[in-house]
Order: sequence, then structure tokens, then C-alpha cells
Amino acid sequence: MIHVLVSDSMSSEGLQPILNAPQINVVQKKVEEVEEELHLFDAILVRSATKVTEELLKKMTNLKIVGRAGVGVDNIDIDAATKYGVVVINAPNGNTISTAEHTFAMMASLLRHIPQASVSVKSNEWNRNAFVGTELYGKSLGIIGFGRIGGELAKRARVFGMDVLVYDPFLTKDRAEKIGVKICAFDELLAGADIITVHTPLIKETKGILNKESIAKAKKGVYLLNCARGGIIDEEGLIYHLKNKHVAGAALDVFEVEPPVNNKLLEFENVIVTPHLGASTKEAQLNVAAQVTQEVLNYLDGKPVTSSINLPTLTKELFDKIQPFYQLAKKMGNIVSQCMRVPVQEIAIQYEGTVAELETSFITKALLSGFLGARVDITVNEVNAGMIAKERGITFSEKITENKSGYENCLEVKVFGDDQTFVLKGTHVPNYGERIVGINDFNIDFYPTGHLMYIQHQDKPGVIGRVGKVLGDHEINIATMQVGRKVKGGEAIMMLAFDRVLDPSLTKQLASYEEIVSVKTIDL
Ligand SMILES: NC(=O)C1=CN([C@@H]2O[C@H](COP(=O)(O)OP(=O)(O)OC[C@H]3O[C@@H](n4cnc5c(N)ncnc54)[C@H](O)[C@@H]3O)[C@@H](O)[C@H]2O)C=CC1
Ligand SMILES: O=C(O)CCC(=O)C(=O)O
Repeated sequence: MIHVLVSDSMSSEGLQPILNAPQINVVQKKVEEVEEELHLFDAILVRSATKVTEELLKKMTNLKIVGRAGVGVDNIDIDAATKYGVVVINAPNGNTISTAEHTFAMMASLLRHIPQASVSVKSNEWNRNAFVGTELYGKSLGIIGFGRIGGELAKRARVFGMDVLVYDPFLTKDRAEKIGVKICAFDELLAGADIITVHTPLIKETKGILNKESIAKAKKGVYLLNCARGGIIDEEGLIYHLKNKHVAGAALDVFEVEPPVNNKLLEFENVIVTPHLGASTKEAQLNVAAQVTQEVLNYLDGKPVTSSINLPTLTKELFDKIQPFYQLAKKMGNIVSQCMRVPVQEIAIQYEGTVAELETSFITKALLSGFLGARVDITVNEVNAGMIAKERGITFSEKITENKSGYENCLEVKVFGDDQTFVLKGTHVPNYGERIVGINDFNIDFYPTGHLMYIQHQDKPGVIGRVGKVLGDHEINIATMQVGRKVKGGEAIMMLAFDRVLDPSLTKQLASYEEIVSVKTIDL
């Protein structure tokens, strides 16, 4: 049974596929209400209220995926999730339109004093002079952060006859031209805009991007909007400039602390606020819940996810192509790790042939996870393999080379450790399966599965017979056996497969024979 925790309120229509899935137990409760059962959950679905901290992740020992029904993932400790091998996905498109519309509504409301006028009329006043507004037409809107929401907002502003100035270090000229906005330097935007709105993620580069100093560079009488994340506009800086009237008004959907407690901003008549409502429409909530539900179902079913924050994203088509190499790479990493029981400093992976045309970074991570999984006692997967390798001082690299292997595709891993180097080559043959085709300088051909024994020996008469006899004496059936050598009478190797795990005493017995150089068991 798979257990899924939905810890924030979400559209039940969007959740239907997971609620109806057989073998999935969905619990819709807050984290605090299931403290005792946290270790059971395979997945957690959140909006912005649940804070997925390292402390929570530590308690959720079975967790595989965090699904964020929305865009911003600042409530999730991505580094910690990555460290514990937990995939984080979000629903990046589902609430774009709603948030752009909300921002636009806030802008119009701010400049026409609609919330204040509404309160006034409801208090039996009729004071038309007090609420004289400002037109949007002909004004300059400065957008900081020109992604999905910034872009949609700009389209609406253009239709209202506004000029749009944009600051986004990652914006291409092409996109700006298409929407009809002007790319600006940060200070240029500050100096030129009548209204400034922020639409970046909350990250260290954007925290307080509008603060006491930068707001001072804006036009006197500027209007400011934040419908992205509390803290992108520094609240102290904003209060300072509201008091000195440099800022004519502000519209805020988000706050440094939510809900705001004793927040001075709420005392200003020219500050209008909403309780983080940007994405709160039926449409957006259905979209994000449905998107995130489908992604979580896919992931739990071993299928690709398309909006992961800490994994390369793959389409279904690409995932199907990668899948055989992913499995092969994982096994190759595991085999090398078990054959080379020494500290390792470097892992170099080489791709040849058709596999080189795929997303090799994903395959590299699979290989690393197979390698590390055989060495560490924490979950290692493609999410955290790179980070764990680095933590353990193992460097890794990948390169694509000309195909000289003789196979349609070939993966070669070379591992450098204390006084040892180990090379393993593998291929995937369509309709036949994965094969290991080279160990160090030896050609060989075996199916990497089950319980294996790798023997290095001298190519002398009787060695194979002796190995067979020892195993036979212990009633051990050899399922398959391959041998390889380079020259007659020189070094040779054997790879044997068994139906069960071997007793370590057998390894010792076989290794004690003079012609046998080393014996390693491998369990896949
Ligand atoms: N109020 C609400 O309910 C909602 C708020 N949001 C917030 O809005 C933010 C933006 O959402 P999207 O447009 O979907 O994200 P997005 O990822 O499409 O756009 C973010 C843009 O910010 C830009 N950016 C990054 N660093 C920057 C910097 N230092 N200076 C200027 N620009 C920078 C990026 O290049 C990108 O174009 C989200 O991160 C989220 O925090 C999103 C949805 C609903
Ligand atoms: O309504 C929500 O869950 C918040 C949406 C949001 O802030 C986001 O998607 O980043």
C-alpha cells in the first residue's frame, strides 16, 4: 500500500485521480495531526502553508516525493530533500493566469482606491473627492522578474496602453520584442517606472531587491506591488518610503510573515492587501492540484516527471528510451562498487553510440547511485547521488566519445581508487537486454542479475574444474558461467551466476588456491 499525505487544502476535483487510485491510501490532514505516522508516507502534497523543513524530512523516512501544488518552492528545503533523495516537483503553469490577473486587479484597485472607496460607501459615506485616482493608460509599468506571470501581466498592461519596462537578467531579446516590452538595467527601471511590480522567486539574489536604498532611486510617487513573495520588497524599506511619501501606495498579496502579525504596513491607508490570494481561483486550484497529482502518480509508478526541481526533467518518450540504460548503469555502478572494495576518488563515465544521444546526466546519476548505494546506508538515488559523491570526496565526469565498441551503444565506467583502477563496459541490445561486455581488459558477455561471483585467475588447466568441484561439494548449482582471457596461459577471469547468496567461507576457500588471484561476490 502506498501512503500519500495531503497536508494543505486542495481542490478535491484535482485530487480525484489519486483519491480513486487502488493501492493508494490518501490522508488529508495537517502534518501536526499525523506526527506518529509520518514515517509511513511515500508522498506529501503541499501548497504554501506546510513548511517542508529538514526536520520534517528526517521524520518522513519513507518519503519519495514532495508535490507542491503551485509555483514557489521557498516553503520546501530543496537541499535537504535532495540530500535525502526526495524528488520535489511543482505545478509551474497552473496558476500563472490567475496570479497575473490578481496582480492586474491589485494595480487597478491601488490606483483607483477601490478597496478604500468600498469601505467608505459601506460606512454610509459618499465622498467622491477623496478617491480621485490615476489612469493606467500611458503609465510605465516596471516588471522585475519576467517569467510566466511577469509575461502574462505585461500582455494585459500593453492592452491597457501602458509602457512596460522589464528587468530580468535571464530574459532574451526575442521574448521581450514579441511581447513589446523594453529590457532595462535595474536602475533604469527604477528611474523610469510609475508603478513597479515584482515577479521573481524569493531567493538570495531577490530578497529585499526593493529596499530602502533601491526604492529611493524610484520616481517620487511610485506605486509598488508584491504579488510574488513576502520579502522581495523589504518591508522596513517600504514603510520608510511610505512614511516619507516617496511611495504613493502599495498593493501586497504576500508578507514576510504570513499571516502578518503586528505588521505596520496594515496601518497605512494607501496600502491595500489580500491574504495571499494570487492563485486562489477555482481554475488555478483545479489546475495545480490536477498537475501535481498526475506527477506524483507518475513518479510513484516509475514514470518520468516533467516538472521536477531537483531532477532533470524527461518527456515520456525520452524516459522510455533512457529506461534500459538507466537500469544498466545502476547495475554497473553496483558491480564496480562490489568488485572494488577500496576508497575511490574518481569515477569517469564514457558514452558511445546511440546512448550518447540521450540525457546522459540522468544515466550518470543512476550509475553513481548504484555505486554509492552499495557503500552507504542511506537512500541514494538519482536525486542525491551527485551531492553524496561530492560529500564523500568522489569526483565524477562524463564524456561522449566516438563509438569504437563494436556495439550499437556502450557505457564504459572507469573507477580510480586506492592502488586500483577498475573498468566495466556494458551495452543494451534491443530485444535481448543488458549485457556486461568488458571487465578491465577482458572481453566477456553476461547478464548482470542475481548472485554473481567474479574470479580472477591464471589460465591453467584444472582451474575451472577445481572451482566447479568446490561449488559442487557444497551443493551449489552454477546457473551460468562465462570465462575470458587475453592470452593463452596468462591472466583470465570467470563470471559465475547462482540462484542464491553464497556463504563467505566459499570465497575464502576458493581464494586460497594458488592459481586464483581474487574472488569477489556480487549481489544485484
Ligand atoms: N501570490 C501568489 O499566490 C503566487 C505567487 N507566485 C510567486 O511568483 C513567482 C514567479 O512565478 P512565475 O512567473 O511562475 O515564475 P517564473 O520562474 O516563470 O519567473 C520568475 C522569473 O524571475 C526571474 N529572476 C530570477 N532571478 C531574478 C533576479 N535576481 N532579478 C530579476 N529577475 C529574476 C527569472 O529569470 C524568471 O524569468 C513565484 O516564484 C512565486 O513565488 C506564484 C504563483 C502564485
Ligand atoms: O495558493 C497557494 O498555494 C499559493 C500559490 C503560490 O504562492 C505559488 O504558487 O507560488
